[in-house]
Amino acid sequence: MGRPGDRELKLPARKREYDEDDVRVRPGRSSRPRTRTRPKHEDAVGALVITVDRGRYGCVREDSDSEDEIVTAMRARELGRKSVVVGDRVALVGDVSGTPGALARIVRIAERTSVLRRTADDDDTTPEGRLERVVVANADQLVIVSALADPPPRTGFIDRCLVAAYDADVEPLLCLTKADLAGPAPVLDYYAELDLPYVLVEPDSDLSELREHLADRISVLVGHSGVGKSTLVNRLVPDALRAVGVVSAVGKGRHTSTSAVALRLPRVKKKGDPGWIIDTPGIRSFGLAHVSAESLLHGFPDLVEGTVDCPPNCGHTAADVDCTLDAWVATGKADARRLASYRRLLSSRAGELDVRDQPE
Ligand SMILES: Nc1nc2c(ncn2[C@@H]2O[C@H](COP(=O)(O)OP(=O)(O)OP(=O)(O)O)[C@@H](O)[C@H]2O)c(=O)[nH]1
Ligand SMILES: [Zn+2]
Repeated sequence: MGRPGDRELKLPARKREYDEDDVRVRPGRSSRPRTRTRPKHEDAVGALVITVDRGRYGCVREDSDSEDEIVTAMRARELGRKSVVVGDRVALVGDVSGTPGALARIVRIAERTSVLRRTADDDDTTPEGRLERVVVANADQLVIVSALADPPPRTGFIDRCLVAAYDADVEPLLCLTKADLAGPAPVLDYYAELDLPYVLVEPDSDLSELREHLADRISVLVGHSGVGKSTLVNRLVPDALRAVGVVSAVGKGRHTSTSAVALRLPRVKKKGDPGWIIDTPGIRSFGLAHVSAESLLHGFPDLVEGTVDCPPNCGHTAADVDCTLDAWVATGKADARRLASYRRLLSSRAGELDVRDQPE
């Protein structure tokens, strides 16, 4: 079994906190009693959060030898209102044994290397529901799963995911499924300017190329209903159902309220860490309200050059009459569908609230 994922799971080294033992105190100068201040929870163990379900967090210890030993934890009061999401690296105290009924406490959350926010459309009837909440932390890669047919590829969706990936500093990977039904040329042609890595998947196809992309890192899978994402997850992690079964037992009920779940990829080669995938059932796409018009452009490198002569602070929308993007496209420098997609994303952000605008 070994210890796959160990490398990924390492928490950043804890900063040494100085206490009075580090200072030579000249005796006799003060009558003030010395208090020993020690770093809190020195004995805490590092873990990766793999499920979140109604206030209960399924964690895998970084020192775990077992593939499926899940420690259930709750937040310690000292965390305040900080959210804990799938992918978070946390410090656990209390009963970290993982035996049934045991409950640990999360006392620290490591600084996140990346965050992905869900689209704020789950509940747009309340200001709270319109907030873009962080759903996944510390992902290294976003795997955008799109079918080549049945359902047809939706480049608008892929574009949105690309922008989210570039904004979060997460590497995108295009995973084109149902390659047995249609060829990838139209999609690849649309992204010709982007140098976008991709893999093709069809039933019984060899997944080793995809596994190589997934090795040694944490990848988030996102895709529309029907594109074959569940099929793919079950092929990548043949015992995913069992893993999720364990999780529901932990959550004591339905698993459907969980918005993301991390699954350890099986070890297929002797060497190296096969990595983790985070499946995101129920997450339709990622929120972009916090992304500026200029940053949105990072998902459209083929349009960037077309904006250099725009007036200062140009919003690049169709309503910005002096925007030079229209001319850029009209003269054939970029695909009109790309500009249309960029502008759809620009306008889709209107009405979404940036979670960071909200008082904590
Ligand atoms: N032809 C073909 N069909 C596939 C392929 N992958 C999956 N399917 C079929 O596509 C349908 C949808 O697959 P799912 O894996 O359920 O799709 P999903 O993306 O998980 O969709 P939801 O479960 O609705 O989220 C199923 O009938 C699969 O058998 C493929 O590579 N080629
Ligand atoms: Zn412009």
